[in-house]
Amino acid sequence: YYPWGYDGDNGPDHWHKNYPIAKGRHQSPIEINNKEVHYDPSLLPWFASYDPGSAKTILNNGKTCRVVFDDSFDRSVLRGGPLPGVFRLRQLHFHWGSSDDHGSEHVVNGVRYAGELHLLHWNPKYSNYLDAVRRTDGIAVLAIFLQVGKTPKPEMKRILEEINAIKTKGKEAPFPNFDPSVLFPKSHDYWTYHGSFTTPPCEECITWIVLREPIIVSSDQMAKLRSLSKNAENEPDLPLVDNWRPTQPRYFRMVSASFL
Ligand SMILES: CCN[C@H]1CN(CCOCC)S(=O)(=O)c2sc(S(N)(=O)=O)cc21
Ligand SMILES: [Zn+2]
Repeated sequence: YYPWGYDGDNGPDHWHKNYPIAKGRHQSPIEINNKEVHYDPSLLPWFASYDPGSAKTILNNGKTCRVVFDDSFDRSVLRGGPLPGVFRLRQLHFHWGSSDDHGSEHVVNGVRYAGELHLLHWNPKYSNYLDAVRRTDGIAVLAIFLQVGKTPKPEMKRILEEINAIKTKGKEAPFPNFDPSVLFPKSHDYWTYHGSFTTPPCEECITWIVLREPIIVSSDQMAKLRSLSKNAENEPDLPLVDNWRPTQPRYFRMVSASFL
């Protein structure tokens, strides 16, 4: 088992040695630049229908803070937009920096945000999630930028209050009754393109839906995320920060916009 990471000799430039697809032609994240984006008037609006009862636990896996949902049936789903049907919500997680001026994975017209929230969904036309991961239309990730500002979104508090219970790698806590759509920004405008996981195994199975409007978080809330540790309880403290992959070449991919 190859312990990939984000720094030094197990960082993003080395992932390809154990995950060759990391040097593929459909990798994520990417730079989204207005002059290269193509407005597609045929793109439909997307809709999330999430059941708060499907939220189960929140955990620190040493790489991010993740909330896991019951995806044993079409209980919490994302549909519309570029998607060919309903996709089941499986988990959400975050990427963030060591300071407020960077931390997002996608970069918009040169702008890096303080962080990025990913909601991962899989296509139930495949028998299970692991099968979906091997298909080009298997996974859909809704990405929402975190921007530091004065009037933070109160709904972020619920997640950040749990951080104290999952300080170190492997810690997990119950996280019942949560509908992540409370975190969504007002506008549903999005960019969409075909890409990959931004971490190993870097499979190119993701329809990315990147929201144009960031959600506002406070600097204290970002500091809360940075208070997580990537080590286990009885190991020396290693801050869990900068868990973002640099942008990858776009090659011949079209980035479509749902808005003019
Ligand atoms: C830390 C490992 N992160 C991975 C783990 N999984 C993928 C592997 O699945 C089993 C084959 S995942 O589906 O949970 C997932 S989604 C994203 S991202 N940043 O692209 O939204 C990364 C990852
Ligand atoms: Zn992610």
